[in-house]
Amino acid sequence: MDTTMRRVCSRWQLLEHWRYLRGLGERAAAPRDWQPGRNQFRYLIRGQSPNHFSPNRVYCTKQAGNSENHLRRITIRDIQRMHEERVPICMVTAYSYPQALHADLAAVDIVLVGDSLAMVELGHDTTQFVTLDDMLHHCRAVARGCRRALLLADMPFGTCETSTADALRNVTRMIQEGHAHGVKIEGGKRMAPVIEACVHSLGVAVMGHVGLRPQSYSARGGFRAFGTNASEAAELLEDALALQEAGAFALVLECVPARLATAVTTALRIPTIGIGAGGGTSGQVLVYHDLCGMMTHPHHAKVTPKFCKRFAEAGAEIHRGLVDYRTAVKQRRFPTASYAPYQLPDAEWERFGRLFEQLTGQGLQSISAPEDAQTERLDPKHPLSKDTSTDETEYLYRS
Ligand SMILES: Nc1nc(=O)c2c([nH]1)NC[C@@H]1CN(c3ccc(C(=O)N[C@@H](CCC(=O)O)C(=O)O)cc3)CN21
Ligand SMILES: CC(C)C(=O)C(=O)O
Repeated sequence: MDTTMRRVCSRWQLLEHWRYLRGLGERAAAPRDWQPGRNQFRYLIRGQSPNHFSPNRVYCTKQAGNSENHLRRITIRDIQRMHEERVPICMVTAYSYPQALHADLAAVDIVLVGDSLAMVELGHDTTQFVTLDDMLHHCRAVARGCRRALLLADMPFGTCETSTADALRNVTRMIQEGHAHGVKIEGGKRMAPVIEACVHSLGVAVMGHVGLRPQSYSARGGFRAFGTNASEAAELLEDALALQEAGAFALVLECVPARLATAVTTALRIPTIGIGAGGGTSGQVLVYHDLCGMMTHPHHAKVTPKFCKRFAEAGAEIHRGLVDYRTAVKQRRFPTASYAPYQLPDAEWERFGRLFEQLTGQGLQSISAPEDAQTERLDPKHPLSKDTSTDETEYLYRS
C-alpha cells in the first residue's frame, strides 16, 4: 500500500468508504467498534474507494467485475433492500462518460440515461426527437464510466408502443448494444402487457414512468403536471398498480402533487422515484444539468422546470472559465512558457536553422521567441479584444 495513502486516510474516510462499498447510503453505518484491519485497509485503498482511483484507474477501460479491484455493482435487489429498509433511493441522469464518472463517484444508486438527452444535450425542444440509435450511442459512453451504479436507459418515443415484438427487439438492443442493465418505459396501464413481456419473457428489469410523461407532449399539449384533479389522481393510481402487477421493479412519478405521490407510494409494494413529486416517494431523481446548475444559458432556461433545485453553479463556472480562456487568447496571455513545455535543444535548433534557410531562403534569426514577439494588437474597440464580462458575452451571443 502506498504510504501517502496511509497518511491521508483518516478513520472517518474509511468508514465513508465502507458505506460506499456496502452501497447502502447513510443507513449502512459500519458497526461502532469496527476497526479496519490491515487486509480491509488494503482492500479499501486498492480499488474500492472513490477518492483513490489512480489516474490510470480512472481512464482505464477495464470493466468493473473483471479484476480483483472490482466494485460491487448495485442490482435491483439492492434497490429492493433499500426500499424495504426505507433508505431513500438516489437516481440521477447522465449522458456522457465524464458525467457517468462523476455520478458514480458520488455514489448515487441509479444512473439513468434519460431521453431528456434530446433536450439537455442535443438541443431539441421535446424528448420526441431522440432516436434509439442516439440513446444507444450515449448509453455505451455512460456504461464505460458507470462502474457501481445500476445503469438504466430510457426507451425513447415510439420504440415500445408499436407492438410487443418491437418493444422486445428494441429493449434487447438497449441491453446488448447500449450496455444498460435495465430500461425505463414511459406509459400508463396500456404499457402493462409490454412491460410484462420485457420482464417475464426477456428477463429485463423495467422501471415504469407515470405522471407527466414527456413523450406524450403532443397529446397533452405541453409539459403539464398530472393528477391535479380526482379523476386524474385515480388514473395515476390505477396506472401505478397495473405497472406493479406487470412486474415493474420501480416507478418514476413525475410532476404530481406531493400528497398524491405519497398516497400512491403507500399503495404500492415497489419503490417510487419522484421528480417534482415531493418528499413522500421512496427516492428522487433529477436531471444532471438541472442539479449542477448548468441550465442557466437562455437556450436551456426555457426547459428548467420549477421543481429543479440547483446543488451547484457549474454553468456559471464553465462560462467564467471559457470567457477567461477566450480573453487570455485574444490578449496573448495564454499560453505562457510553462504551457509550451516541448524543447528543441540549442544544437538541434542551429542545425534546423541551416535547413530552414535552405528551404525558405530566410534566416532563423528573424524569428523571435513568442514571448517577445511584436504582435499585432487588435483594435481595442473590437468587441472581442476586451475583457468581456459574462453579461456582455451573453449579449454578444444573442445579437
Ligand atoms: N432540463 C430538464 N429537466 C427535466 O426534468 C426534464 C427535461 N429537461 N426534459 C425531459 C423532461 C421534461 N420535463 C419537464 C419539462 C417541463 C416542465 C414544466 O415546465 N413544468 C411546469 C409545470 C406546468 C404545470 O403546472 O402544469 C413548471 O412550472 O414546473 C416539467 C417537466 C422533465 N424532464
Ligand atoms: C426526468 C427523468 C426521470 C427522465 O425521464 C429523463 O431524464 O428523461
